[in-house]
Amino acid sequence: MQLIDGKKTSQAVKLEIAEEVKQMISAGMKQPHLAAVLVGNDGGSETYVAAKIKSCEEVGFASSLIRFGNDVTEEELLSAVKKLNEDADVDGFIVQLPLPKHISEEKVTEAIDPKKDVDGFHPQNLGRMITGADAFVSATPQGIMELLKRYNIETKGKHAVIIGRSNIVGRPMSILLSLKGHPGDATVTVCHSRTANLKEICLQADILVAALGIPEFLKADMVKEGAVVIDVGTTRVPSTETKSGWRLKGDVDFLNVSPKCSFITPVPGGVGPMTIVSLLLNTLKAARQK
Ligand SMILES: Nc1nc2c(c(=O)[nH]1)N[C@@H](CN(C=O)c1ccc(C(=O)N[C@@H](CCC(=O)O)C(=O)O)cc1)CN2
Repeated sequence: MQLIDGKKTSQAVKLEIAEEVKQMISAGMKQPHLAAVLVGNDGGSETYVAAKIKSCEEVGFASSLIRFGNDVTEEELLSAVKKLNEDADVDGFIVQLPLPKHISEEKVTEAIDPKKDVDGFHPQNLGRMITGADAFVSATPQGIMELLKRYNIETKGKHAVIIGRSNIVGRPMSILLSLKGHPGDATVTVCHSRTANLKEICLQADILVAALGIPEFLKADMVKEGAVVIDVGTTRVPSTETKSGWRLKGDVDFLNVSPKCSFITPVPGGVGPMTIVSLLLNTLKAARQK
């Protein structure tokens, strides 16, 4: 079994980005600028946005953070999005999800200028990605594709099973793996909460992507010997063993599944760090396109 080290890979990608930024600046271009909108004080969202801002500093990007309380109205948030769309200094921006229940994530996502949508969540980017056209691809699926590429994992002709059909991970992941090229050319099955015979389908998978958000859902008896397992889950579960009172759990029962795998991503240190570098790559692309 080989561990897919997302932390190490993300460091390598960050060095590549930092080098590109230096070249852009010496060619007279301005620093790429990523803005993040954070609503409320959800612990996970705070952590992820802080990590995004810190990563911007590491690679030489400018960054800005726009914060709102949980009581922000949809109108106020849409107006902030409009301002960012019009701000010539901002190359790309994200609105951290999830948003409070009284705000429509769909409306907010659709209000973002697709050219600045470095999360790749806008329907225009999703649509372009489906056709294989140039688009901003959402960060987590893009990060997984980068891991498959850098670890030389064969996907052509393989059966990939994705558990989860979210717009930000499961669905785009299924498209990317089925597109022509490497990594791609896979035969893909998307499973979800209504799938019958889930275990039997998982047992046929050469590549298994668990992205359903249920800690340790994927058990050893659902995994074929030699499969590649990608764990997208990052659920905070209560723990008496940590100072914070919680620990991170993936969607895979890592202890029992890993001995059966050819490759597996850990949690933490697998897909998560690649999500952040993919966002940086999209921001670099947005800055270049401008
Ligand atoms: N606007 C967005 N919102 C959300 C996205 C997104 O891509 N754009 N994805 C997730 C959260 N997310 C990024 O925002 C994210 C999740 C996990 C990690 C990560 O690095 N995880 C680490 C562990 C970090 C920890 O200790 O908690 C790991 O897995 O090693 C980064 C980003 C939902 N919202």
